[in-house]
Amino acid sequence: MERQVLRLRQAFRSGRSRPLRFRLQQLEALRRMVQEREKEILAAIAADLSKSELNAYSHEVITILGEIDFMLGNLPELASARPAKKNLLTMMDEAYVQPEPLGVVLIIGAWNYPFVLTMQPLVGAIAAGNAAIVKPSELSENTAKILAELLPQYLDQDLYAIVNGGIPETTELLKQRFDHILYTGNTAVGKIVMEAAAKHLTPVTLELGGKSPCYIDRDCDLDVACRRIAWGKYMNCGQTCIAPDYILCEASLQNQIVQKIKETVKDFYGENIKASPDYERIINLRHFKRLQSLLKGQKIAFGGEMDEATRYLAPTILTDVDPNSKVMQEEIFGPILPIVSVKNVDEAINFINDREKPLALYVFSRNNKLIKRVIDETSSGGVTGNDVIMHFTVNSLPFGGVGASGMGAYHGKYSFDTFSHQRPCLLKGLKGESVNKLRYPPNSESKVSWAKFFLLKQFNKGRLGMLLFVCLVAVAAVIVKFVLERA
Ligand SMILES: NC(=O)c1ccc[n+]([C@@H]2O[C@H](COP(=O)([O-])OP(=O)(O)OC[C@H]3O[C@@H](n4cnc5c(N)ncnc54)[C@H](O)[C@@H]3O)[C@@H](O)[C@H]2O)c1
Ligand SMILES: CCCCCCC=O
Repeated sequence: MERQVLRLRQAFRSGRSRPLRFRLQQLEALRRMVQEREKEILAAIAADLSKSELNAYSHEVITILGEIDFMLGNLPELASARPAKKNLLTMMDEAYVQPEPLGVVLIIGAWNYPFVLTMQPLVGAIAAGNAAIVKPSELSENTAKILAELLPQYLDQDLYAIVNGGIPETTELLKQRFDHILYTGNTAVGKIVMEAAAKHLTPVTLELGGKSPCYIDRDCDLDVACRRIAWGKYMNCGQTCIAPDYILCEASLQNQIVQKIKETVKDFYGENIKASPDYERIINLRHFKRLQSLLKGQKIAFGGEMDEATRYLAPTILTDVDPNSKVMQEEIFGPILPIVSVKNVDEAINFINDREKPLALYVFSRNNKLIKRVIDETSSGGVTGNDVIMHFTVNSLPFGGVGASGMGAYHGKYSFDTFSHQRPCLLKGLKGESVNKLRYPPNSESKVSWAKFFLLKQFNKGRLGMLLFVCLVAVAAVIVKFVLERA
């Protein structure tokens, strides 16, 4: 592991990953990989998640192609230096912010969207000019294997590497020194990653999970709301970090919601859900049993059927759920949708604020003011009003958590920023010492008042006087510069 990181670090030090042309060429190569090897990639995702290849394409591949296109189109601007505002003391100098790559970064992915959660950060890492090690989840082993096979065929092998393995390999990897770690997965492991990173003072982006609430207001088109919620809850069999975890609504809406979601499920997956190519399975037996245990003692208003042999768990709705029950204590990450009654929006807001800050928050209402109020009075990683999941798909929005749901963000420009250092650069000439005397010892009252004027724009002769003085200084500075340059 140590040698592998060293190899990447040496390649990074060579400066090869920095030129814009190289980054664009690597991103184009990645796009070629996705396009030319689409069938193998789709087959791997499909095998890992019991998913149709059509769904594998629309849940994962399309996102990566969109992200690469965004970077190819915007990288020249993102990577270029941005001029910075100057003060009176530096008005003759050059001040700019130059994004620079961080170095060797580590990307640790989760199994539930194994292609997106490794390749989307990689696009950002390449775009920002870094070397990168990608550690896919061992639970999505087919995707992990295909990535290890394909990436070296398309990308620079000394700069980008895949490391496969489970806890022992990741533990070993985390002992190495990286310049940034982007980890996606559960909160408990997030803490392990952060602790390991702290030993090297490595900054982290933690893309974690949590219980994402979904409030449905009385003043709402319930048909539309329930269709959208059912889509976001049951896609990938509920194994989506930003799936609506539970519904909050007034008790009187509960039965209508159950009925409408039930109808939607029939529209989406047919009478025989098990036979639908659009309905996935639970990733493994451990998670299947965990979900099974969440149903104990609950009122199942819809669904609940399961088959351990195939890890099938039907789209399920629980009603009159006690907020203290187990299903309300942990992220569900499966196709179980509890409904918890609240009296009104105030109670919903309190309910949300009494718990850890969620990764996503959803509010359905015809009343935009109410939606804005819920946003203003709560906190979450992201929000979609009158829909679910969709904020993830807009790459001009940063994607990430807050509090227990994570730290940092990525997607589009935000990925570039996450994997860059915004380096402030001030380039001065060697002339102008007469002005610089102001900051050299010995200090004096008069130097301090000049400094106040130059830096704080504080001048004690009124506004007009100050304006006049600024103009005079500017003219004087131009003259001094002209004279000094000709001297
Ligand atoms: N915020 C997001 O973008 C996002 C996306 C997907 C999933 N998630 C969250 O992730 C969770 C599901 O993922 P998971 O954690 O089951 O995925 P997982 O089991 O695939 O683990 C994630 C990664 O952590 C590594 N890992 C596991 N145990 C480790 C250990 N002890 N030390 C070091 N590394 C270790 C794994 O090898 C894997 O690469 C859910 O909470 C979900 O909400 C968040
Ligand atoms: C439509 C793709 C959603 C991906 C969400 C990633 C988190 O699990």
